[in-house]
Amino acid sequence: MGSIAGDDVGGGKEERIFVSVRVRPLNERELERSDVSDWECINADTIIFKNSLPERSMFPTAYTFDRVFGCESTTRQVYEEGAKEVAVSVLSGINSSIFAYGQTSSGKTYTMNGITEYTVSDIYDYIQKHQEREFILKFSAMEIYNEAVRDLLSPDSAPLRLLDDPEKGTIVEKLTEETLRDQDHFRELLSFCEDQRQIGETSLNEMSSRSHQILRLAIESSAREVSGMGNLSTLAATVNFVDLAGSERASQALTAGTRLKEGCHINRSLLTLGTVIRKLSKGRNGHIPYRDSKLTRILQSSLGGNAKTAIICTMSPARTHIEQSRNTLLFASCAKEVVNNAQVNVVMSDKALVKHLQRELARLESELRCMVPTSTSNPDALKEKDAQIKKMEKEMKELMQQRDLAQSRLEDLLKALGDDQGPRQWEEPSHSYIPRAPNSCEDTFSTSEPSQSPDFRNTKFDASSGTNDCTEPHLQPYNGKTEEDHATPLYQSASAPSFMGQQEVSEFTSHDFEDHWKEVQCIEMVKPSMNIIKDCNLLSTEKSDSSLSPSIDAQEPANLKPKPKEEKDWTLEPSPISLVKISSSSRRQALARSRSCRATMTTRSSTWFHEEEENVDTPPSIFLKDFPGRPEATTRRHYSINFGAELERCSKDAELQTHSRNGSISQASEQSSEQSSDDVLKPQNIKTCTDEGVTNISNIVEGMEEMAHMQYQNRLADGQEMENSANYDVGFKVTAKDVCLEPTLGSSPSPSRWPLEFEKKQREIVELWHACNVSLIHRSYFFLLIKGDPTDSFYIEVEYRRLSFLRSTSSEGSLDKTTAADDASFALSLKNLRREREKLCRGLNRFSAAERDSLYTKWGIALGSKKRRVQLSQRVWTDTKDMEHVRESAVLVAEVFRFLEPAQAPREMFGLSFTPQLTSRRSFGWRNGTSSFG
Ligand SMILES: Nc1ncnc2c1ncn2[C@@H]1O[C@H](COP(=O)(O)OP(=O)(O)OP(=O)(O)O)[C@@H](O)[C@H]1O
Repeated sequence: MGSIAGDDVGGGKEERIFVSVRVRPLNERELERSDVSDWECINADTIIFKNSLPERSMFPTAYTFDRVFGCESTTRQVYEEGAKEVAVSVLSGINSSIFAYGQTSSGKTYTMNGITEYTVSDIYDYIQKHQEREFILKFSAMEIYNEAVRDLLSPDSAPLRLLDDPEKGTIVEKLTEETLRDQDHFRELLSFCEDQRQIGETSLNEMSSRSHQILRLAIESSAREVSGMGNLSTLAATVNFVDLAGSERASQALTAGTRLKEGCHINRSLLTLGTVIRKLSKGRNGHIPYRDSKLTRILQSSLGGNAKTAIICTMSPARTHIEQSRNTLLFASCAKEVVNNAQVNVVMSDKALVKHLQRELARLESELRCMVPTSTSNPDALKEKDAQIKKMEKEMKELMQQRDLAQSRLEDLLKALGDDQGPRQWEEPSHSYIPRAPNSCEDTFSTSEPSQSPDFRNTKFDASSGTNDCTEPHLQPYNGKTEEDHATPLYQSASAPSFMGQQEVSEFTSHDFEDHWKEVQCIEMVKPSMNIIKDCNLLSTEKSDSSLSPSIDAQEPANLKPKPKEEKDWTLEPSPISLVKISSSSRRQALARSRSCRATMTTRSSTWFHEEEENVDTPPSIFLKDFPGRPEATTRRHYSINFGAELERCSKDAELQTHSRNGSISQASEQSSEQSSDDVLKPQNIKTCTDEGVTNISNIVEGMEEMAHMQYQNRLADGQEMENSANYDVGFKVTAKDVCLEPTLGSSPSPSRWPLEFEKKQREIVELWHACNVSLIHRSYFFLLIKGDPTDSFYIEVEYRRLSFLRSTSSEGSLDKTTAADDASFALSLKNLRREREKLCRGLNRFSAAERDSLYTKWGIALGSKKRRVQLSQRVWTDTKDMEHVRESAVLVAEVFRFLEPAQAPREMFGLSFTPQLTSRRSFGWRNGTSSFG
């Protein structure tokens, strides 16, 4: 205490109410009745009760406060040490209040008058010393008498209302507020207030103040000149000088009548004040009853709120007032525990706000002027940023496309998952996945070239000497007619052999289809069907070296005339028989070879794409244009690929799985174990399998191999390889590029673009499948297996090129009309496709009636219509635009023909090895790694 706050704006911190006690001297009345003083201020902050009467021993004798003033202390001293710091904080924008609390005639008014005068005097001194700031002082005065608020600056004694303001708190409505001109003006007003205050005589005080008086001085200060942001603010605060009415009990004041009523009201406000102080002394927990009295309501901010507060408790030292003095000290003890949180009140006036906004606007305009030259002074930087923006926009667009694609796929997967888990369990394969190695049956397709293997074809039919007793449910599902089958006599006939050449096609009738199919079945039954499993397994597990050793020729049909080694090696590639072995090998060695192949493809893929940019001619065009000596049969084989053979193989699979479910698998195993590899490779087995035709996968591999070979021949023709022929003797690694299998994408698809490329290529492949009458099984298998993994790019590219080649050659043939064989081959593929749909129709019998009904509904086939199975079989794989239709078709075909789980199938089945070994200039074979076919 003792110094006026400077320019530094303080506040915002918690501090306790400053409590001091002032003991007045004994007055004349007290001296007249020989009253004694029992209180003594032993130091600046402690007051003790000197009397040691036994009945007073239970009370404390010492009280400590922030400051105690004895009877010798002057009001100036009380002000300086007990009120000044709080009072003048109003100059710093901090609200403050000075209370005088005590019983009547204890000296409250005497003390508060002095405090008020000194404060105002100091305030004006401060103003005088700080001419740089502009101060506005406004004075108001009120009293609370009988719980009514009166304006002491107004002669009208009408009570004033209290209002709640959201910003200012409780305000007194219509309270007069005088702006002080100077200190004399203040004194005049103060004098006026004294005249207005309710005064009455009590037994203790002839001039007793019968009300609570509040003198309020509001001070606003702001800098006279705007020199900075800090000076734009206006500090606004008020200081209250509160002279409370006497705190004594009415009875003790010996009052009656009017005085008694006053006492009740006075005590009400004082009682509330005591309650508020007591509650606040224990913390701000719970409800603080400010609103219980006008006094506490008006002075709420000074009691535990945004204000500094000092309470001067006055007391008489007389022994006769011991009770009131103790009560005063108890009140003071509670008050000193109350914590306020005074803050600096900064108000921005409209004028100051306008100035501030103008200044801020000028600053922003200045920054803008600085920024514009900076951004335009460096066009290169702008261009660079534009390029970055475009690049990022492009990347963002790609990412969004990928996101959309992924989302679409996710929806498809979810839909498929939902389908699988729902009542449509018919979509799920009813058998577990049995890894099935390619069997010899699949290898016979390529032997169907009549011009190349007439003997073999004859051998095949010679073997059809068995009976047709050996029916198998899946192969001959037409055991009983259903309503759906009334008009399907065609389905009773079996498939036409897929190995037929063009001449046979022209002669083949539907009856022949059935007959030949039965022949095939009988051939199979000559050796129990389990032998086929054994054949397949043995073939699949055989080492390629042994299976492809030259001795295999000895196991081929006897009518396949052995050839000289050199001749045999040469014919390994172009002759149908040789291709059978190659194809078989390519599948049998799927894992071993494909891994190496895959690794090669994977690591070289980008290189291929890159090199493709430099290679203008795509492989097919090069091949067609430059390859001079391609055998016609080989050419024909390209576009007469018999995909229908897969149907037979799958039918066999179904048969095998049926046996497996019937427990026959153990028998098969036993028989298999009893079989030697020689048995497996007996001619009749090969014949039987030859009847089955080659798989689509083998076709793929075969096609690629042919392309590779022809590319090689092309090089030979160009003499490019002649000089390096010696290298071929030791093994020549033909890369994908060597066989012109670079993707035709034109450029290496970036990982980010691959999903889009895949989808585009997939759609094109679907179109090509349709245009080329590709087997439904092949389509389904490929579609379900190749799902867009980046490593699938090779398979996608191979398939696309193969199909493109097929379509282009077919188109050429039809346009030139040079060969009737072209038309016949096309007709054959169409017929095979039709036969495949017939098989599919019969295969639908594997479903229960309810499942079929569900299928019909799903495929939009009226349940009441006829030939529903026919309708369904004719409907699948017909819409090449709707990928959902394509997917559903693939799933249905896979289910009917009981594919192995595509997801678990090795993708390498669509791969091939580009490892030919040229044993001589005239012959070369394909090898997997170090395994030679030659
Ligand atoms: N410290 C003091 N020194 C000398 N005289 C004092 C002192 N305090 C009070 N007095 C005298 O005591 C008398 C009563 O004082 P005062 O009116 O201030 O008491 P009060 O507490 O305001 O009483 P009430 O509540 O009845 O108004 C006055 O005549 C005053 O001059």
